[in-house]
Amino acid sequence: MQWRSVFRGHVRRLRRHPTLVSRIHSDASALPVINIPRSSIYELGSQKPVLRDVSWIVHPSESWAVMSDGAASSHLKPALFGALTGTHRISPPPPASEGGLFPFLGDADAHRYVQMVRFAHRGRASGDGFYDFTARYGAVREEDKRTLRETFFPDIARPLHELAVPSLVKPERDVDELTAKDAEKREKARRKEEMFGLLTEWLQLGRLLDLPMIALSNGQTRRARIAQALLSDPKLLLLDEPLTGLDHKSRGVLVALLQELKKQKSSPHVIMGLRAQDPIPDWTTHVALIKDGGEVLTGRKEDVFPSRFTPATTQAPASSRDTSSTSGYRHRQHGDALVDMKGVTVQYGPRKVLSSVHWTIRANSRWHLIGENGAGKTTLLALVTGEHPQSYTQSSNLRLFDRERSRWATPLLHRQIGRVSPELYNAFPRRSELTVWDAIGTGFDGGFVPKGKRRVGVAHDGTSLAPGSHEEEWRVHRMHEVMRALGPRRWHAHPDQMTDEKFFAASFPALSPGEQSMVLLMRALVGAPPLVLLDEAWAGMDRAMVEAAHEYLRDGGGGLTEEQACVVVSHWEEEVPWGPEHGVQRFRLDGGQGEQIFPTPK
Ligand SMILES: Nc1ncnc2c1ncn2[C@@H]1O[C@H](COP(=O)(O)OP(=O)(O)OP(=O)(O)O)[C@@H](O)[C@H]1O
Repeated sequence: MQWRSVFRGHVRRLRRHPTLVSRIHSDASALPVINIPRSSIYELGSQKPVLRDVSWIVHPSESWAVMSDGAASSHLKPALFGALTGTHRISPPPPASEGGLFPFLGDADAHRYVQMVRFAHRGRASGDGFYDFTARYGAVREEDKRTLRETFFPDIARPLHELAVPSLVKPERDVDELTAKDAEKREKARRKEEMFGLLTEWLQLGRLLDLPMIALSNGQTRRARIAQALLSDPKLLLLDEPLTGLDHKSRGVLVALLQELKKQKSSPHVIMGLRAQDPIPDWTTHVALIKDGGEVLTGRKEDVFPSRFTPATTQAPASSRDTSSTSGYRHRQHGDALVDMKGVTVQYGPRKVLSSVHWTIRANSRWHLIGENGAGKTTLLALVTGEHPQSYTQSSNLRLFDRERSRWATPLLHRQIGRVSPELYNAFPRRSELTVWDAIGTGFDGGFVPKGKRRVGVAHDGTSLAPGSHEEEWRVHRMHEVMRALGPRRWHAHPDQMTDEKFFAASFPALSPGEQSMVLLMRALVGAPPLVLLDEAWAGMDRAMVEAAHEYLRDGGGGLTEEQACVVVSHWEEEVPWGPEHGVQRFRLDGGQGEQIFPTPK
């Protein structure tokens, strides 16, 4: 595998590093990392347990993953992590006589040494209103100028200022003590710098350090957060879904890095949260599997998943579908060009992110857009949605729905495009009164504010829809149609309790991340727009949700029609709804260049 050679050198360097090896805590404490002998877990202030009779003891030599089994149980994974981070109550509490919840910490402060980093969504939005996620494409505003280095690593790579000149009036013993403390501090800073160097090299952050944070791609930001978390020197690091949004190579590098740290018995002890459909790294020894209903199975992975651990399924992520093969390829009859790029370029100063890209997206085409983190996929799609200011300067090279880009008012363009992206997920308003119906209904206008008496938007010219008009009835019909295909009856653990009507009335911000993703997918599809752009649409979704979405997006699933084109961006082959048998095509961005790599059938 290609990434193996990337990190082989890093592994050698890590092993050669005496300072890093020396910072590694000895295995002297064979005390458990986590000790929950048998307790239930509650939301704070609630008397009803979320998780029942949890027995979870983690020993230092083990590597654990936390997974949820079904649709509703994705709600429950945060509860298990919450028990460790103090957002949930454990009752009865782990006995103090056994060292409490984290026996290996002894008297050390759990708030300081137990850290949680979630990756399912970036959560950049502040407050409950909409924030402008397109800011990163334009001139960077003063408040967004903070670089990655300033934001995440402010105290590293700064000169060490402390002077080793003790005061002459100090008694000798104090001087010795001061010097020893000083030396310790310097040694700590030096080790942190070394670790910083290794992590930035390993996670390929070096050339990003002085870019504004806002300019980083999703995957780049996630890699930076992992480095930041490791550098903050926790003793127990909880990484929830760290592989989501990382490209294939970065996933391999991260899994190898964590394995290497584990082998070195280096701090911190890492526990990963994985989605049910994620591959389990080879070196994971144990799994806490959360079942619908709140039961938690804990044990060796082979015991928890007896059928899953055949040799073939323990391998690193592999494509379930061989898209390089043309056998069984279906030739789709494509329609008119909806998007026609003839040499589009995007440049920030001297830095060319896209360099003369040619790509035509026709009606009835199904695309998988690929490229490493930072390759320019989001940027390319922002040209298509008109959100990238450089889409204007590229207007003569960029025809959208048969007009030059500059001849489209951006809000009108948005009515032609249904889309989902991590940026949109984070930016979507989350006022408590916003219902699921409201959120989906904004899809007809492509906006973010519910409009119209029946909350299914307004007419194309901005006027209200005539009550009972064909258009209004069609929109209401579509609301129910997408809900039938993609709503709770398809993925909820208790569909009898969560009916479509109940779900429509639910508060959007109160939903789990996976449910919110599902609602935003419905929003993208409800208006049956000619072009559908699904950028990492499945983040946070359970297997049942992903399956329902895939079925809908395939021919015959009742979702996409021959008039529509759809582009999926995902780093996971398994997440693409179509295989060659459905006539999927691939477009790859690499080094600013675009190429169609799936063979066009003769
Ligand atoms: N204002 C800017 N100045 C310099 N570089 C920028 C700026 N904005 C974006 N970039 C760079 O453009 C590149 C493309 O980013 P983009 O978000 O399109 O990548 P991506 O392919 O979607 O990545 P990912 O898979 O991680 O989501 C990145 O390397 C990013 O750092």
